[in-house]
Amino acid sequence: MSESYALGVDVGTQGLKVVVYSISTHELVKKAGVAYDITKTTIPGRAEQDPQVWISGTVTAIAEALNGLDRSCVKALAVSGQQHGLVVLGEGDKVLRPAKLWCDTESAAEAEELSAKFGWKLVPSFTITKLLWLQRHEPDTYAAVRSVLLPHDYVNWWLTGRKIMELGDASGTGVLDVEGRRWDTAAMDAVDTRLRELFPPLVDSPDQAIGTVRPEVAAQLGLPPGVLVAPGSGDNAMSALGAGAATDGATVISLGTSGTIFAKSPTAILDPTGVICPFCDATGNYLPLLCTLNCTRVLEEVREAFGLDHETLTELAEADASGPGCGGVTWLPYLIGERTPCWPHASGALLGLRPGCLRPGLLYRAAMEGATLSLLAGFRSMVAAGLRPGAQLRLVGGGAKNRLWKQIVADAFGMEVVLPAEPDSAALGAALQAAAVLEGVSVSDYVTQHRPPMLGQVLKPNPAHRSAYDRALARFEAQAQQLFGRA
Ligand SMILES: Nc1ncnc2c1ncn2[C@@H]1O[C@H](COP(=O)(O)OP(=O)(O)O)[C@@H](O)[C@H]1O
Ligand SMILES: O=P(O)(O)OC[C@H](O)CO
Repeated sequence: MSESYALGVDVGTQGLKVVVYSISTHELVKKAGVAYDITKTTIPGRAEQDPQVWISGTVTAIAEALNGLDRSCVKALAVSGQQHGLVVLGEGDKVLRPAKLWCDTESAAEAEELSAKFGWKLVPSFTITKLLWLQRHEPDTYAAVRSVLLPHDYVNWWLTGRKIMELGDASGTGVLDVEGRRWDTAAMDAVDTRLRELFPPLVDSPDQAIGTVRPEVAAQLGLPPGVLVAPGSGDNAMSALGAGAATDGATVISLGTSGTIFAKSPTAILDPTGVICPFCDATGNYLPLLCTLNCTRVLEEVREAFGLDHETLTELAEADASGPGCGGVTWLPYLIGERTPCWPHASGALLGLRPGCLRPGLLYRAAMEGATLSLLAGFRSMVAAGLRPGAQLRLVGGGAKNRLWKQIVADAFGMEVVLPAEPDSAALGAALQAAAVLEGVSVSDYVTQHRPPMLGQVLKPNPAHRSAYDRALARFEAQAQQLFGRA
C-alpha cells in the first residue's frame, strides 16, 4: 500500500507544532516545532501577537517536519489553534492590528457590560468582548474591519483562501448559540448589527474538508497539489481528539500556556456563572471546559529568574526539603490576572515566605503547586456544577512532560493520571481529523477505530501526601479570596 500522510498543525500561544501522521500505519512519523512568545509590552493586561508569526511558524515547522520524508505523500492537513483570539482584517484582507489573544484582559470592563446584557458571565477571553473593546478604544480601526477571524481560521484562510469558522472554536467568540449550533445574531446585534457581516459563515459539518491548499501556498510549503484542508478547531477540541477523550469521555487536563480541564458531553452545559465554558467539540458533541490563564508561564518565570532549565529545576525541586505543600509557601499564580475565578486585575503573590526559602527548587515546586491548585479549585466547581469525572485524569500539554508535575497533579487531585503517548495532543488531534476527512469517515468513527495510544504507566496518587495537599488547597483558596475576591 502506498504511504499517505496527514499533517496536524497546532498554533499554540508559546509555539507552533506540526506532526506527520501515517494514514497507512496509523502512527506518528515525525514532529517539529518552533517557539515564539506573546509580543512584549508594558501595557497592563495586553497580550497580542502578529498573525504573521503563525504563518512563518507554519512554514518553518512544516519544512522541518517533512525534512527527509517524501512530501508527495502529504494528502491532508488540519489546523488547531489557541482559542478566542481576535484577528481583524480590513479592505484587501489586510491584517489591521496585532491579534488580541485569549489571555489579553484589556476588555475586562466590556466583558462585565456584555455579561449583564447576555445574562451569563463572559470573561475577557471571549472574542466579542475584544471587539467591543476595539470599537471603544480604537474606533478608526474598528470602522475599517471587514472580517473577524480566530487564530486557526486565519491560518485556514491563508491556506485555502476561504473565511469560515467551525463550531468548536466559534464557541469561544461568545456569539455562538451553542445549543442551536448557529450564530446568535441577537447577541451580535447587541454590540453592532454590522457583526452579522463581519463573522464568516459556519461549516456545515465537522467531517468535511473546507478546501485545498492554494497553489502558491503549496509551493511555499513544498506540498503537492490538492492537499485537503480539514476544518480544524480550537486547540482544546483538537486535544480531546488527540488524547482519545472525544470518544471515551475521559477527563483531560492540559498543562499549556493555559491550564484547561475538559470532558466530552452529549449535551451543552450552560453555566451562567461562567466557570464552565459551554463549548462544542469537533465531533458534533460538546466539550464543557474550564480554563485558567496562568499555567506553564508561572514555571517559566522561575526558569528565567534563575537561568536554569526545566530538568535542573525539577531535580532541585525533588531534592528540596519543603515537599508537598511547600512548607506553607503559596504561589497565587495570577501573573496576568485570572479568568477562573474572573479576576482580570489580580496579580501573582508569593505568601508564607520564611528566611532562606527563596530557593530555586522550592519556588519551582511552588509554581507547579500554584498552577495545579488553581485548576483544582476550578475542578471542584465543575464537579459541583454536575461534571461526573471517572477515577482517572488524562494529562497532556507541555507541562505533562514534567515527571514531578505529573505526580503533583495525581496527588493534589487524588486521582490516577494516565498519559497519552503523544503529549502534544492538539497537533495529533488535528492530524487525526485531517486523516478522517481524507478517508471520508466521520471524525468520531475515525478516532474510535484508531484510538491514540496511552503510555503503559498509570501514576497513582500517594495517600501520604493527601492531607498536605488538602491543607495547601484550603490555604490557597482562603488567601486568594482574601486578596482578590472582592465583591
Ligand atoms: N519539562 C517541562 N517542565 C515544565 N514545563 C515544561 C516542560 N517542557 C515544556 N514545558 C512548558 O510547556 C510549555 C509549552 O506547552 P504547550 O502545551 O506546548 O503550550 P502552548 O500550546 O500554549 O504553546 C513551554 O512553554 C514550557 O513552559
Ligand atoms: O496556548 P494554549 O494551548 O494554552 O491555548 C490557549 C487556549 O486555547 C485558551 O483556551
